[in-house]
Amino acid sequence: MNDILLNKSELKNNQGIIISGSKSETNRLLLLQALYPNLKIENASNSDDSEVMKNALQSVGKSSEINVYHAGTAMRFLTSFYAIQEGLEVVISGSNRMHERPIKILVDALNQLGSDISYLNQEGFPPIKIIGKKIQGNKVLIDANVSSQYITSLMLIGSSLPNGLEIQLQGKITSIPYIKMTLSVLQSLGIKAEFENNIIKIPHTEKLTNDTFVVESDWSSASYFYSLIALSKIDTEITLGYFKQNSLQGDAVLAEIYQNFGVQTIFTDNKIILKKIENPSIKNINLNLNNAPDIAQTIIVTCLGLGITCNLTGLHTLKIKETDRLQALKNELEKFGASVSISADSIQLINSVVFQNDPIKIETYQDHRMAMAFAPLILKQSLVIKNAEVVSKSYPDFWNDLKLLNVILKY
Ligand SMILES: O=C(O)C1=C[C@@H](OP(=O)(O)O)[C@@H](O)[C@H](O)C1
Ligand SMILES: C=C(OP(=O)(O)O)C(=O)O
Repeated sequence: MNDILLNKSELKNNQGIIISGSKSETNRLLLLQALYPNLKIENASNSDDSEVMKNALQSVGKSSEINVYHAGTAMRFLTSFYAIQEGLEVVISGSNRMHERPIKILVDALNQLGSDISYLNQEGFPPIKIIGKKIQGNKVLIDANVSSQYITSLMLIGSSLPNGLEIQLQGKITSIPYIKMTLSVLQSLGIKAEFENNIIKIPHTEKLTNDTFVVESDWSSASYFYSLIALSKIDTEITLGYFKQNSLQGDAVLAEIYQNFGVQTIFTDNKIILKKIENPSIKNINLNLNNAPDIAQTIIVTCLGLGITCNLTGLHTLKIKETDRLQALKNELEKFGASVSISADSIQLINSVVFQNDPIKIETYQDHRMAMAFAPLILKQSLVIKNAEVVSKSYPDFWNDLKLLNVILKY
């Protein structure tokens, strides 16, 4: 597919965009399904990251090498899974970027419990070699400030360990809604997990009492439609399925955040209607996005489009995601004439910009969210999105769904 030219467009109302299941919920459930084969998953994600996870789990015992490409959750969740596969030996590797994404905190925690995991290249980073063993340990201390995925990874195997698992979190907990999502998924399947005062307790559980899970659609994917509506004319509306008001996904906070940008969310049976109801009166917004790091890119681009300055904080994890997202955002936002300053955990959009006639080229840095976060600016000016196929990491149908809204794309 490579580059896509997007001509400046005006959005057409649409009542039927169906986003596939949350990749976060799906990848948790796929792992649990490998441990509890009766589990049935409905509305699973069609993302590459979930395909990677599914394929890796289907090749257990058949292949001694697993490549997870760019999928952070697959890398982290499979590490714990393989650590408890007695008698199996496996190497997990990924893309070049994956080999720069740290995993030491998780490996140390698992080895503390009795696992046998070692590094093949650089200490602390994939690729890793795992020799599966029976783990007898049932208490572990882990640093919670770098990635919640390490904690989820441990939580997902906890109920399969002979003595269950008690995880004590130390330091400031990052991306906490993802830990709560894991907790809720476990509880809803009948695993009596608890999370109180920085301690997570997961009892050994033989059998799930509820064995069907319906995955809600992906709120992070919905964020791009929030941005499109925020940048549209008053009364423009889009209906998205399948979403609910009591979501397990922290990114559902979008409904609240986008009120600041004149977007109303109406919850119907199992869908949401996003409607532009007014032009925002605010000129500046400050948000701490520690609980919702994946929507930072969407929000700052919306602010650029609306001429609102912003200061987004709580974002230290952005530097170790698919790319250094803070640097990537600064590079691309400045192409529009904005001034942007970044620190180790924040990004500030300082001025508004004047849109131009010539298309601006957006580099995507092998990061799906760079491509999708910038796309809504086509309501302001033409764009070229480089390596547009990156979107398939989380949302393979993204460009097709944009076409449903009257956006004109040329490959
Ligand atoms: O558990 C999950 O499904 C995720 C947790 C978050 O990662 P961090 O905890 O590393 O911030 C998030 O950014 C990622 O997209 C998905
Ligand atoms: C950070 C992300 O994914 P992961 O860490 O699972 O690669 C993401 O989807 O934005």
